[in-house]
Amino acid sequence: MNPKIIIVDDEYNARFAMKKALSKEKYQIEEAENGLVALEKIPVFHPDIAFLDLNMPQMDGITALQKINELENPPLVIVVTAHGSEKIAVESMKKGAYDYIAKPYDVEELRIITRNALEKLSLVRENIQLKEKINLQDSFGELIGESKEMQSVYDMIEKVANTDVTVLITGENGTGKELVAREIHKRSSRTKGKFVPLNCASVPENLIESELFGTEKGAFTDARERKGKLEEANKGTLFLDEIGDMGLNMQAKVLRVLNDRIFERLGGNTSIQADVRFISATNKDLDIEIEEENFREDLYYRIKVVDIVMPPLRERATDIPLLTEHFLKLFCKKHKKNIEAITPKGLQLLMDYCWPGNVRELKNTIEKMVVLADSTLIDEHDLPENIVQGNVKKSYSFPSSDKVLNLWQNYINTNKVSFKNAKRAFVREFEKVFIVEKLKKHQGNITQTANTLGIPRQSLQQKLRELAINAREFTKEQ
Ligand SMILES: Nc1ncnc2c1ncn2[C@@H]1O[C@H](COP(=O)(O)OP(=O)(O)OP(=O)(O)O)[C@@H](O)[C@H]1O
Repeated sequence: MNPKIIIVDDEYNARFAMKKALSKEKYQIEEAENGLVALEKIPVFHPDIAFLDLNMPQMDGITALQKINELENPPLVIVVTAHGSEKIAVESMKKGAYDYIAKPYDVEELRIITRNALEKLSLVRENIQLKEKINLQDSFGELIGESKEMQSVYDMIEKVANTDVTVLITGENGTGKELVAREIHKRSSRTKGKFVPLNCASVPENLIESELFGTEKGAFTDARERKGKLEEANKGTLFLDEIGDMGLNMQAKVLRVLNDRIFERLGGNTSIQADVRFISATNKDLDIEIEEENFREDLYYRIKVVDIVMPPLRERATDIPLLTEHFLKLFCKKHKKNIEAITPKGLQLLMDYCWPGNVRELKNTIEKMVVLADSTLIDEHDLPENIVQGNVKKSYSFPSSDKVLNLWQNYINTNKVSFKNAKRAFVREFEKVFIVEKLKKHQGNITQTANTLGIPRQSLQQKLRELAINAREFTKEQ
């Protein structure tokens, strides 16, 4: 809808001149010859901006200004003063006017002031909407997002929370896998028990067994009696993060617990019941890991009775305004700063960026901006260089066939790369070229591309994540 403006001035010529000056833009314009008429028209016309002459008979401008601001959803008021009466203008701004313009004014100045006011208004409205949405969102705990991709994640959380099925959460780093696991636990009947995370990638292979199963005194030199994560998670949830990085030896032991629901501490022979719900997460494609014999197929089916796929942030850019607003609020509070909003241009740049580190990267970026910001509004100049630069379109360049052949020869002729890794590198290169070509052909449409490739849509999405290909870059308008 075109923006609406009301011009409140007792002089016909003044109203006419202003209307004419603004006629180049597509505004809907209403007139009022005094404050009383304006107060009748505003609740019906719902203007975005009111230009209010301060010098009017019947009701003076300052009184009219106060009464307008008492209305429900008042417009932004820009007072119009005579030259030399800037003092009154400043006074009126203290009383709630948004800005002022002095007569006679320059037409361009009038247009700029109008445009700025409208931009400010849309920002304010957008923020109100976002705040309302954030309040509505409380039901999904710390998880923010209302895109259809996140809606289906919420849907899955609700469905699995009150069952004891094992859940596998897959997705790139920073997409919120752990938050989802915590939310499932919070909503389950095990909520009184503990949520115990174990990062299988960060605990060294030789320690993971004692971490998980605990130890009996003397199990190895200096070993004390100690409960492991499995016992800690009794009647609760055990979250096996980065399970794709777990060694094969350990996988066999975890499989046994999943099957038999019993385990022993290291160095012990008493069987302990495992009353634990298992949720696992990984950023790896376990199908490939199985193919490469790095992951047990039987374990895979045990841990993924239900799988939840976390969408990368670039595929749900519509959630970025809400996430940004949420993190701004969070970090303003933490760092005692007062930042009202981010400009539309700044927000657009955030929405256009590809976010390889997903929500974690966005969160860190916003914290940094909040700490460094000097004003109450964050704009594009406050954004880190890599985000502004990152929006320069990436082009996918693949090695020429000669180069590929050379690479191939090098791989074969040197003994540095194992057969397994060389095969993997080539399969990836092949997949990348093939998939990008098909995406280009279907202008980034994932469903059509998946059909052409003869694989399910979800598998293609997983592949795109893994190969760091952004399908949006191949849409028609690019
Ligand atoms: N939807 C979301 N709403 C709010 N915050 C989120 C969301 N997703 C992720 N975050 C935040 O981003 C950070 C990373 O989230 P989390 O650790 O859950 O991701 P992850 O996928 O488990 O990452 P990794 O694979 O690296 O362990 C956390 O600080 C989390 O609070």
